[in-house]
Amino acid sequence: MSLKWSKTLMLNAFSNLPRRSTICARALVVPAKSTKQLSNRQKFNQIQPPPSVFSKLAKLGFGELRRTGRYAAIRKANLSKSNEKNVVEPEYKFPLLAFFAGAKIPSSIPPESISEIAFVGRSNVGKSSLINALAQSSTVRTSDKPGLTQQLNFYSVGRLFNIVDMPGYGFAFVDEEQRRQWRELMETYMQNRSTLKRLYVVIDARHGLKVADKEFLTMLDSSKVSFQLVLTKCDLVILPTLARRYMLMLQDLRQYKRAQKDVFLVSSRNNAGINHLRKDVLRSVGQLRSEQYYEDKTERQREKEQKEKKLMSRK
Ligand SMILES: Nc1nc2c(ncn2[C@@H]2O[C@H](COP(=O)(O)OP(=O)(O)OP(=O)(O)O)[C@@H](O)[C@H]2O)c(=O)[nH]1
Ligand SMILES: [Mg+2]
Repeated sequence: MSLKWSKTLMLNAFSNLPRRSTICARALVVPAKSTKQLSNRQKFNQIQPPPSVFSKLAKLGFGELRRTGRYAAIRKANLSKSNEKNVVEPEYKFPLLAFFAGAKIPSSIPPESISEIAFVGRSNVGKSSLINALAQSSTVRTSDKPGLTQQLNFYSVGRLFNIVDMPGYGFAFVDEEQRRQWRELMETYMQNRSTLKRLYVVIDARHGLKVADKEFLTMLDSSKVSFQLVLTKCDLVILPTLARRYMLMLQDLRQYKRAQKDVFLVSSRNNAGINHLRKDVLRSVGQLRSEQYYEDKTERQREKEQKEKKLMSRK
């Protein structure tokens, strides 16, 4: 298909946007007839994310669509003023992160104690950076070379709960024996840890689900381990591509029984979406108070600020 033709298709697609659309994976499916001879990239470019997806991305802090006529309908629908970044950050702040154990073999995994969450994903996808972003720390070591984290690293979060950083899967850079050992270590941990409250599978937003990811998710499904997908490095993807990637992930998720139904979108670089994920972590480990608490508190804070302003203006 020529570039010109695909552009025309997109134009038509956006001008016919539904008025009120939900984030539904089915919305992305282009009729079978038209997709017959299309490459994967062409199919991807034909995905038509509804305005609600762009609105969600804007709220998370990934920016808004450029002011061109093509996206007029989407901008019009994107009326929401609220922004995820406006949520009172200190409420969800994690206590200090401290490393307390590392396990290279199953027998050195520390005994179960308080609730835990764990991060897993392909090598170099950004697991360790994500933990640092969540905890606003630089405790966890990161690298631009794959394969830095080579054991299960246990971090205590103010003794409220633990975070576990795992080695990457895919393991193209290590030998077969090492690969087998890491797989055994990770599977033993994930399948037997009763204190593991949430397993976050981290995916690079530039690539989406790769073969190694699909194999890993299938293994989780057959081992009856629930998981939550997180798309990271979202700052490296332009907005329309990110919206399409999100839609495609929602569709892919439908084949896994143990997957949580939504996907988190984050960037450890600019912190977009991090607060949203922080809330999910706190909720999973039973450390998040009711929504009411935060709403009331925000309201009280606003009133206090207004009173202070009034007092200042009188002076
Ligand atoms: N732009 C951008 N870069 C990121 C982001 N997250 C991580 N990176 C970079 O990606 C590289 C890998 O990050 P790590 O956090 O070490 O990745 P990892 O998944 O822990 O890697 P292994 O421990 O080797 O499995 C580093 O150079 C990070 O700076 C992100 O959200 N945006
Ligand atoms: Mg790492």
